[in-house]
Amino acid sequence: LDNGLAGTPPMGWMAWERFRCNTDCIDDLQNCISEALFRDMADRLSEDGWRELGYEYLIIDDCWMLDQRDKEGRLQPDPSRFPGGIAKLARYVHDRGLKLGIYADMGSHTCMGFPGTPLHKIQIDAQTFASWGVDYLKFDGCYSNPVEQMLGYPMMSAALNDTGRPMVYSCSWPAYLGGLPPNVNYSLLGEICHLWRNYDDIEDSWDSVQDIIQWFSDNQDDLQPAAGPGRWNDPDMLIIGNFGLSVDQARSQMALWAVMASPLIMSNDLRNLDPNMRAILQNKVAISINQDPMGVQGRRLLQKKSGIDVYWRPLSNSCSALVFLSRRTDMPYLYHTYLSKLNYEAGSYQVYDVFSGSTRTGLNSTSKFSVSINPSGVVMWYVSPEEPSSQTRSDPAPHR
Ligand SMILES: OC[C@@H]1[C@H](O)[C@H](O)[C@@H](O)CN1C(=S)Nc1ccc(F)cc1
Repeated sequence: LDNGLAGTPPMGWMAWERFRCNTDCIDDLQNCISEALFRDMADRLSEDGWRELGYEYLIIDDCWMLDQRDKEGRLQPDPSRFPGGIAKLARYVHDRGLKLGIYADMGSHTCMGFPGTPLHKIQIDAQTFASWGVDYLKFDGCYSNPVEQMLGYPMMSAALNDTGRPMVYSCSWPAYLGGLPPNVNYSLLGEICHLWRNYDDIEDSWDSVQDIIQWFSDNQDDLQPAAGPGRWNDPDMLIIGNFGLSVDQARSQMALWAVMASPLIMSNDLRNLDPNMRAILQNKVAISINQDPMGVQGRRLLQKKSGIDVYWRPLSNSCSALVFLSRRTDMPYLYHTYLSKLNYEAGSYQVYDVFSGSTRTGLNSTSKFSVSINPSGVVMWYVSPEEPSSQTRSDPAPHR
């Protein structure tokens, strides 16, 4: 959606994967969906360097609402869990240089059974969110049918625009239609939404991350061309820092989300983050690859029988990102190749290893190299040509 927002993939934090629909603020005050939780995360984002790295959207997910609309027919937060109301929380967030996101559902109810936004409530809900100072809407698709969705998602886009408040619009629509053409029209999506969920919900496991990577790669011919500034595929939240991933697997999610130009929306407890996991999420080169201004989504180049997959993303200034991913589960694998085998133009290159921080200069496109990749891990390179670059390009022609 070209309204000046989300020129690069949105970055931030979202409650759902880590905190789910925990509404028990009596016995679990630290982890229940409440204004206190979001104030805590706003404090962490603004005090621990996250905002400066680009993590700016703090996004409320399902389960924030009271189970009834108010007497004017407006959605309202649960008053025991959000006693100050959403507008006050938005001010708290804005005062810390951050932006606030909220969740609603195109349908009779949200996925967890709270009040939904049926077609005749789209206008009033958009106005309510704008009046609260909300900057981002995640619009889910539970409890609606394809016809209502076909009407509702464009209607909400227009309603948000009519408020006059710029808001990022995240659509779950394609995920409810199987994510692929002909049921999904990606050029229409690109006109009405800034980002969209294409596939199943992420869970806190390497299996889930691998399944998502597999689906996005197997379907890249349909998905990759759909992405660009203001229009992003959304493979779901970063689960780095929770319980299901090793450090290698966490690097793999960060590397693949960087190459796929995915939103970098964490769902974890920023109040209690393992330093190795924080280092991965705050890796400046991985973030800059993800946020490259050209906004060209990367692709899987190769799938080796050895279980090594190679991904490539064109970047500004004739640079590129290369990711070697090991789907093996047994042991580190020594992968031998050379850049012209990966479709690089003849010449010499500088290579920066994103997670080790080491640099290698003068790598000629015909000189063999080996990389050792840990099981379910990655090696990620930022590659820059050493001689002055020619035109930047992102087609299948040889890369720079
Ligand atoms: O309730 C909200 C929750 C999160 O927002 C996810 O990101 C959305 O994709 C939807 N969602 C959930 S749990 N959806 C859902 C997941 C599985 C299921 F059997 C029925 C509904």
